[in-house]
Amino acid sequence: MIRTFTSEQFIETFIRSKNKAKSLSDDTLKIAKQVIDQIRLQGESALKEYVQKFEGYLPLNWEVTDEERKQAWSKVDVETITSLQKAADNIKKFHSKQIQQSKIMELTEDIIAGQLYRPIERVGIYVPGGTACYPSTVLMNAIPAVLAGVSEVIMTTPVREEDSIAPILSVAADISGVNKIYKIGGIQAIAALAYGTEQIAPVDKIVGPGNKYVAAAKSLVFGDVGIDMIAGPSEVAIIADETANPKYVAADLIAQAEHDENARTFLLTTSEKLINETKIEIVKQCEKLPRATIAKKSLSTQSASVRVSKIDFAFDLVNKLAPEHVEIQLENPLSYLSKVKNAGSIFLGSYTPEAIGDYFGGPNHVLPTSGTARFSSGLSVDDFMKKTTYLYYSEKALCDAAPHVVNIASEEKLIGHTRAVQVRLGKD
Ligand SMILES: NC(=O)c1ccc[n+]([C@@H]2O[C@H](COP(=O)([O-])OP(=O)(O)OC[C@H]3O[C@@H](n4cnc5c(N)ncnc54)[C@H](O)[C@@H]3O)[C@@H](O)[C@H]2O)c1
Ligand SMILES: N[C@H](CO)Cc1c[nH]c[nH+]1
Ligand SMILES: [Zn+2]
Repeated sequence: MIRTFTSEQFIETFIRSKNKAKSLSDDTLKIAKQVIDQIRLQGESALKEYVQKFEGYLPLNWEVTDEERKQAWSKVDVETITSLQKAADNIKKFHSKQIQQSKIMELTEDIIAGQLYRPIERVGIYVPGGTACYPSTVLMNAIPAVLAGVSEVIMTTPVREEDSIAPILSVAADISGVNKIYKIGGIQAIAALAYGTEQIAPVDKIVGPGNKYVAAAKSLVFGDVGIDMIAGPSEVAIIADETANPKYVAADLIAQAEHDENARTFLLTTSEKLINETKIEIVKQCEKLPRATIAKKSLSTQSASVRVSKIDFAFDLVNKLAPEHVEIQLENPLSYLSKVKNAGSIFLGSYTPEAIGDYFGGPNHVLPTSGTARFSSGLSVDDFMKKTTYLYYSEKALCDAAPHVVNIASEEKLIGHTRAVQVRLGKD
């Protein structure tokens, strides 16, 4: 059962100690490094060995064929396909507003500066496929990549025993515009995407969530390829007062808790009554929950309710926590928006459960966790773009700037730099 903490206990238990803890264990990193090193050195043969070892099964081909992709459509019911298409439309609409244009600035008659905004060429998208199947994650990762203009969007997800992937993942990939799908999961997938093998061409960036092995592998290949973030367990913090409905609050805490035993869910409220009624509701709602064991573990070990004397104190706690999701279940929720300084995504009012954002609303569901919303943001079109600046100086402009460049370069004792300017002005 969710436990009640004082504000101080909450800060100590969920903020200070979390900041001190290392997010990835040495053991997990060691396993990931070993697999990556072998695949990097030996390519295909090591990839096959590790897929067999960790999945207990080797697919006939890495890539899902066009025929398999076509057949997948007949294996998913029409209503679900329609829902995926509607969700994809919303996600496209939202993310298309994020697209930025290249900029050119004529700073003076003799100086032009600018910034080119261009897509990354090849992107790998990891879609988890261990304990659950996430078509929504396909949409959330692939749609912004396609909108950015990425030339090749390559999705990878663990193979299932019948040499296939879940048909709904293939359909979601088609809806989103994914070019290739590989049946590879875990560390092996990240290594193959990062360094390539005889059959798999390497990518420039890898995005997408996954378990601790996937996260460890992404952290190790970072630098050789780009990554989006290291996502930790899911989180929600609900700010509510006595006007909130305990049924809704309980349902939203459970929705997040059912993801993972380590998911973190918090209720921050001015109302003792809401805490008590939410606890009763949680017990009731868990009775009919297929993933009750996971949810109960998360709710009893990683979660908290906190009673604050003023609602502003709840916002202070949220800003210290910087959670993945914040729900504001207060009257006039929009008026509180500016109080949230650190969060991945905010859900306003009693009729905006986080679940609407997970699947359908439009904003991305791949969000910073574990306090990283203090300095980072959810996945967006920008994650698939590079910015390259450029500069043009005429001879006159260089002549005007030369004394300043020479002054600074001389202080840095980089005489080669001063010469690079002076030689053009006949002063060398
Ligand atoms: N933040 C988000 O947007 C979001 C969305 C969907 C899922 N998720 C999270 O992604 C995670 C998915 O995890 P999952 O396990 O279901 O799928 P996964 O695909 O991330 O991991 C499965 C793979 O892990 C590897 N593996 C398993 N045990 C191993 C071991 N002992 N040693 C080495 N490799 C091993 C296997 O290769 C397997 O294919 C969950 O934590 C879920 O909450 C997050
Ligand atoms: N809530 C998850 C991110 O924390 C995303 C998700 C996918 N499917 C359902 N939920
Ligand atoms: Zn979710």
